[in-house]
Amino acid sequence: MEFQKYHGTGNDFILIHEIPNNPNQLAKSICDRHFGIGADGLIYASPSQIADIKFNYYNSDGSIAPMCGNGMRCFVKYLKDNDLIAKNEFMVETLAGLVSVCYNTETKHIKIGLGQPKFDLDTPDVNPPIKSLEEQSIAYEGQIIRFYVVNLGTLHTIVFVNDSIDINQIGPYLSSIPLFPNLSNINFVEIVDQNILKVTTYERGAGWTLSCGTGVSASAVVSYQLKKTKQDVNIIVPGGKLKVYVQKQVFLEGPAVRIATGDYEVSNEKI
Ligand SMILES: N[C@H](CCC[C@H](N)C(=O)O)C(=O)O
Repeated sequence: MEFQKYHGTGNDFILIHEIPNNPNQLAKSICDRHFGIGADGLIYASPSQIADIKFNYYNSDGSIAPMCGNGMRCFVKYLKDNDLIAKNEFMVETLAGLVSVCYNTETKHIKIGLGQPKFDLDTPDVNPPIKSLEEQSIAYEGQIIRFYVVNLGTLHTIVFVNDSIDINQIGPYLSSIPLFPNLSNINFVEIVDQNILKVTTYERGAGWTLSCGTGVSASAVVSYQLKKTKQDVNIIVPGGKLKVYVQKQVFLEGPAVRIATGDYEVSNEKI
């Protein structure tokens, strides 16, 4: 099976040209970093009735996700690299709704429109429902962890960090508390100044990643809403730098790089 591997600020993905019969299983095997090629997720295109093309995303644990910001940038670069679409601005169908994309031929950066954040969360993903952007808290190891919850493409939890918390323990714990029956992506945010955030993310379905596109965008939205930052912010992640514009809708802009092209031996099961 032909594949191409991309990364967006260190969040890496396998892109395949065909529509797999069992995407959940394929994602688990092809994304395995020892028995497979290795990546945070699997992406493939399919036809759309409502947009130019449809974006399909699966985490490395095989779970499906409605949207992936870094993955969307890599998807656009893949489409352009392989001459699968002529336009540089087009619409993409996702399970989270329509996403506008714009490929800059000069900088090779991609800007995507993530729509508006949802703070009224009465969905199967949040129980009991959260009705607005209000501080949540939970006790953990004698500490109180304070956080906010927002849906921007997918479900995100925002924790403003200080020196006293150990994010390595708290990330996995907070991701799977009863409030999140289907887990949550956990973003640990450091406010550098009104224009710069540092974000580290523990992702549902992938664990710690070097970057989370919808996560940094959700972090920028909550920081702006809480008057901690301006509308347009630079975000430093372990895998690089991204830009988020909090306008009527939220835009994420950044690079996407093809790492490799190859052939995956599908028959290789774990021996
Ligand atoms: N793990 C996420 C999907 C990938 C999000 C992230 N890689 C991004 O760039 O937005 C979820 O299951 O909701």
